[in-house]
Amino acid sequence: MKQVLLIGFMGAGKSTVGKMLAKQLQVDFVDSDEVIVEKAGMTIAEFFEKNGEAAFRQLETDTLKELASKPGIIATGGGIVTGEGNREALKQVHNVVFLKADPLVSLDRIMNDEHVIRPLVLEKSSDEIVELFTGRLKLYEECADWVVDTSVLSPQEVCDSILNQIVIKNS
Ligand SMILES: Nc1ncnc2c1ncn2[C@@H]1O[C@H](COP(=O)(O)OP(=O)(O)OP(=O)(O)O)[C@@H](O)[C@H]1O
Ligand SMILES: O=C(O)C1=C[C@@H](O)[C@@H](O)[C@H](O)C1
Ligand SMILES: [Mg+2]
Repeated sequence: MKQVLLIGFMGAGKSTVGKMLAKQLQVDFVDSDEVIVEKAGMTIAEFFEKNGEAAFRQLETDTLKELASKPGIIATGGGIVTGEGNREALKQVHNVVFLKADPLVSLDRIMNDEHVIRPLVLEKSSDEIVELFTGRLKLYEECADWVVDTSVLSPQEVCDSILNQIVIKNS
């Protein structure tokens, strides 16, 4: 197993599970959102406020290009699949895991996460969040090699599910 790349909606657990998985496998972990924060020298919410979403998507695409061939565990941002070129790049990567969660479960997790402000969630109703998720669902599915539904699993259980799948794939 050279790399595992995690995709999925905000709050699905990509960053949380990615870190755990890397620790358990003793491989490198990189989170495209964190790389963007470092490059931009500001939080994602500040970046959206200052430069808008289109500029964020460009930076995200550039970052994916840099990270896609990196060995280890890669967590992506929730909107990575919205770019057609990004989807083409993701299809070249082995072991793309779609962490899927019920959008209302995701919303609940996001609301209880005081560490990160997600600009696309601010001022959106729960119906609008469900709509955003529904619009993206087929894009995540299109890019994924396999899916783990995280709605009722703990982060450790999600991690174990991915580890089991890696063992199956490599046997
Ligand atoms: N399986 C889970 N069960 C319960 N809570 C979870 C689970 N996975 C993640 N969380 C919690 O949900 C919040 C968001 O998780 P995380 O940041 O990992 O999501 P993400 O998929 O990386 O989202 P984003 O796309 O915004 O980066 C965190 O507070 C995290 O602790
Ligand atoms: O779903 C999205 O579009 C986003 C998800 C986050 O990971 C960040 O990349 C940013 O807040 C946008
Ligand atoms: Mg994340």
